[in-house]
Amino acid sequence: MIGLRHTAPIDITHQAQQLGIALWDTIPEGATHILQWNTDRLELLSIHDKAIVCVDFVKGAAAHRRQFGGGRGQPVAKAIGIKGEYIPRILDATAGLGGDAYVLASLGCSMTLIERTPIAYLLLSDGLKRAAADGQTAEIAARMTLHFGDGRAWLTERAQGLGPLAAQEFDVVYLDPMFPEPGKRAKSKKSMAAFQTLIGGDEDADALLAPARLIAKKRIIVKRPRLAPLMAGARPDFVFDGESTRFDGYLPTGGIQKENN
Ligand SMILES: C[S@@+](CC[C@H](N)C(=O)[O-])C[C@H]1O[C@@H](n2cnc3c(N)ncnc32)[C@H](O)[C@@H]1O
Repeated sequence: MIGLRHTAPIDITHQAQQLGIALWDTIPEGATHILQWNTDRLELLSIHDKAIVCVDFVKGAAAHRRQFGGGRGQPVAKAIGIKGEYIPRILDATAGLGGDAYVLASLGCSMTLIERTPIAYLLLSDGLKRAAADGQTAEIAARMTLHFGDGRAWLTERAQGLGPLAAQEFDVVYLDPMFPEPGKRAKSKKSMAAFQTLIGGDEDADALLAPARLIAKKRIIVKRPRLAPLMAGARPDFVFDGESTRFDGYLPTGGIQKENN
């Protein structure tokens, strides 16, 4: 059971209410997680092990990665196919806490993000607001647009030329759903493991691939734990292997443009 502590700023409280998140003055019995405002940020506290998750693109790991992260040489950038003047427009249909999207936006990609879990959406939108207000990260945050919704529905509508993304073109669709079996997920910190448990496995993830292949102009990239089975059992057209992660690449079936990156 999860709720927002009633001390958060009014805009966040309002957003949380619209997303159906409970508002708590006192923490009820049986609560497992609390969303709470801490000085200048929204964070998720796991009551059981006190692990905290928040999205911070300005300091800490994100700042380090911005400075020393390996630029276009890092596996996610290679998989996406950033090369020379070509900087793709990307639809990330499983945004999560926006880590991958931020890396790609910091390499110049324009990122449209969709997240369906209210908690992840709230944490990410709070992180993006702080990034937009900081001189070091404002330009990167300006390349990231977050929407609340179901990626499959948005992709399907877009494939029919309908919905909120009807007027947008995407070179790449990026998919990184939560892998259902915890034992096979990539290793993560205690705080992230608590977050993953809260979100659960995305059992319906296979359904994202077909509509993604209809709308991407160049490629679809699916991030998986290295030994995980293929999404929807579909054999990729190319693969980038990392240490614990694999990026499976698929070509579009929309028949609009051929792969050339
Ligand atoms: C493994 S996380 C993504 C992590 C992200 N790539 C990052 O770097 O932070 C998977 C996220 O995808 C979201 N998700 C899964 N299926 C989705 C769907 N059909 N529509 C929108 N979001 C979805 C889950 O709620 C979860 O937050």
